Amino acid sequence: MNDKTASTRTSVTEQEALDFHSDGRPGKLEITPTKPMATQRDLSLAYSPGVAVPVLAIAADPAKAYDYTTRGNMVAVISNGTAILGLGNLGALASKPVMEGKSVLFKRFADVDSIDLEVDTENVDEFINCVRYLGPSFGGINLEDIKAPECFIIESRLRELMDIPVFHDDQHGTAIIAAAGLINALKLTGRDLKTTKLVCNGAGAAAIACIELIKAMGFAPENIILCDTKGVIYQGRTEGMNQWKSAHAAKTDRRSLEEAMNGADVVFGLSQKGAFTEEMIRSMAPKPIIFAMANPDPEITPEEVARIRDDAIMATGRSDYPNQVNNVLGFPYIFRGALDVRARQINDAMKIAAAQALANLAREAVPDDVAAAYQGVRPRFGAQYIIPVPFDPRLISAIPMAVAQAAMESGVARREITDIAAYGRELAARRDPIAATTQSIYDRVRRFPKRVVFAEAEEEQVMRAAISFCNQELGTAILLGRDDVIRATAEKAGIDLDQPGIEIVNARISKRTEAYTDHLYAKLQRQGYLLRDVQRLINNDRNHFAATMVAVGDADAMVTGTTRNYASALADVRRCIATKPGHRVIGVSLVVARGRTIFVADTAVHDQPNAEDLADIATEAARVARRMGYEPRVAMLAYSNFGQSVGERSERVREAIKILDSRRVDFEYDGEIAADVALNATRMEQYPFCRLSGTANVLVMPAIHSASIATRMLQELGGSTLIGPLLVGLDKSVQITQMGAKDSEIVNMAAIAAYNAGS
Ligand SMILES: NC(=O)C1=CN([C@@H]2O[C@H](COP(=O)(O)OP(=O)(O)OC[C@H]3O[C@@H](n4cnc5c(N)ncnc54)[C@H](OP(=O)(O)O)[C@@H]3O)[C@@H](O)[C@H]2O)C=CC1
Ligand SMILES: CC(=O)C(=O)O
Ligand SMILES: [Mg+2]
Repeated sequence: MNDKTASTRTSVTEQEALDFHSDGRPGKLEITPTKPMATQRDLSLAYSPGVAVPVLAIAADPAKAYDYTTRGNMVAVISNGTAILGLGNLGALASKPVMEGKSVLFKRFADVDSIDLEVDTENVDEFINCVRYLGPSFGGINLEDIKAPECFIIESRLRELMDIPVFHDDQHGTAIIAAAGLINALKLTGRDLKTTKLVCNGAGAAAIACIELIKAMGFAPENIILCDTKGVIYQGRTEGMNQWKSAHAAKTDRRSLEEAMNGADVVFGLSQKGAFTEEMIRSMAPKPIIFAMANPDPEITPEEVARIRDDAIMATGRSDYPNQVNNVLGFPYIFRGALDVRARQINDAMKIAAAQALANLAREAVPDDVAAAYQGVRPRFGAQYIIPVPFDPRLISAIPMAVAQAAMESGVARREITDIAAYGRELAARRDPIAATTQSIYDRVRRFPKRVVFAEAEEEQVMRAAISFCNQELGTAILLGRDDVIRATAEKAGIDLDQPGIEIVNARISKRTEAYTDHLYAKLQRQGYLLRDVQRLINNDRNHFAATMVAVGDADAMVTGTTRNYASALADVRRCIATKPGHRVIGVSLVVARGRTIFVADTAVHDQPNAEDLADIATEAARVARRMGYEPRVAMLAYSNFGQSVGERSERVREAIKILDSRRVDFEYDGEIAADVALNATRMEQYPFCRLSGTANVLVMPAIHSASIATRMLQELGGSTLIGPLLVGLDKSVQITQMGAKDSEIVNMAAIAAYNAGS
């Protein structure tokens, strides 16, 4: 295996994948309490004696477990590692990264709490016995990466034994998504479900479930051929058979996959990397539908198919190609809907409802607030868009609603949702748009790649960031520094710089030095700088060289800051690049915590802003929020609320409100207001006259020290993720990282810099 996780796309290296998992706290999950645990009283309530009260309540009425414990929102992801993705049987322990990943996706996409459990046995009875007694802990069981045929026995026995949904994701999750994609691909190619000929390569967990679901939806059984490692599963075959394969054995004289695919309309790959050859694809019917769903590498890549056919609809299980047919589109939302009605099981009606909802979504026009999740372009139903992307913010409402409705109609719900529209709004509130936003930043940059100069390229982490920037196809990375030093450091660190998209520029011997000096001298000559001062800046200081490079258009954007403190890096940059007309240069930090994303400004530039500055900061920060897909609700923060204090600091904020009033700005704002009131709906109710229509998502801080202290405390003590400060308002695109930033932080900043450089 080379140092990439895929032969065709090179989005992440093996080292990046390992670093990602080991960085900070190893793994991808932690458990945090939801109740305060600070005082003797808290302890008495959470534990003995208080805890006895819910114990007795649940003993008297088991349904109360949903009110007093995590059960109703908690799913276990359980595997024995016998079919880890398409990697095979690598054991329970090796499956843990995938299972942690599934748990994280549950949380990220559908706000379902989840824990991974790896059960170290291949014995079916032992496995069942282990899981069946865990029922009281969970609202649902998501079985994962358990190989066929054992998975069929395990799932069906557990379904009988447990009164909560038991769902083998590789079977039903995959089947639901593949069925949704198939419905749309058939529609696009004008085919009828009843006459279409389909070959499925793979006859394991995913394949059997896919075939069963599409048959249940009306696909003609005689038009389906299933293949496995021994070739076609035909009636009468004895080798490598089991009862689940036999149930789908075809009456055919075709024997090999090659023969089966000849003339087929549709092929599903649920087998292994590289199982389809170009010849097989060439022999398919016109407008073939090819779902190569093996992970992490498909049976055939879209590039290989494109080389030989221009009439195919192509899908894979991967996120870095169009049409990702992957169960990530299903399991978080299906469980969300099932949990919300306390379903006893996930039945066929719920699965078909989920597939239909997913298929319908791809056919709907994409509204503005959704377009951001789609690579900066509004996708139109067609060969490149048969299924929504996992970041589509509509999924969290559409799929659980359909699933919950179907559960209620089919009689497996233990709780009725009477106001389904209100339920839809509740679901929408669970989504955290930051994921879609950051994804859309990356996707947009991929569509309009940029030349980004990395000003401190002699540093190892900067080089790594630059390589990652190129590998992710975000553009060209210009490494600024001494060629020999960069190469020596790279060699020592085992970094290969000889790859497309990497360019090294040595300021000392650059042919552009004179042009940059002239440019900067013209800008600075009336600010007390002599020509020789400017020559020194350009020759000796990489920030000045890089910023001028961007100023004259030799690069689109710049990233710096790892080796110098923020203020001095900013001063360097501002010497070379002017403020954008009509704007104010400020720093905006994004705090992501507990599913909320809050913009905080100004975290970088204005030390003690006056009222006019605060009004400008509010306007600039509102622009940033809007650009990232949020409708701004700006709170002008102070330590008091609406005139409670007569102090100068609060007075200044009140004055800023008056300035915004006089400017008739096009966003919501109010103040002066304290942070707890701005962020807490109940506290805000004490001020019914407050003009904000909901809790604030943009906080304008009264001064830089409060901004800096608050954001850093949140990061360190509150477990928040802090992005930024993002530098905005400059005429050219520059981002400054925190000193000592890691490669992942630098590459994020480079992506944001490239994004801000426009299309
Ligand atoms: N995109 C998605 O959402 C999902 C994709 N998958 C992918 O589907 C694949 C199978 O997973 P799963 O069903 O869980 O695993 P199983 O172990 O249950 O089944 C694997 C099946 O693939 C067959 N197979 C393996 N290699 C070949 C080959 N070269 N040619 C033909 N058949 C082959 C096996 O044949 P035999 O019976 O002869 O051993 C077996 O029937 C994996 O690559 C997995 O990543 C799975 C779930 C979701
Ligand atoms: C996606 C998935 O679950 C698999 O490939 O196994
Ligand atoms: Mg799986």
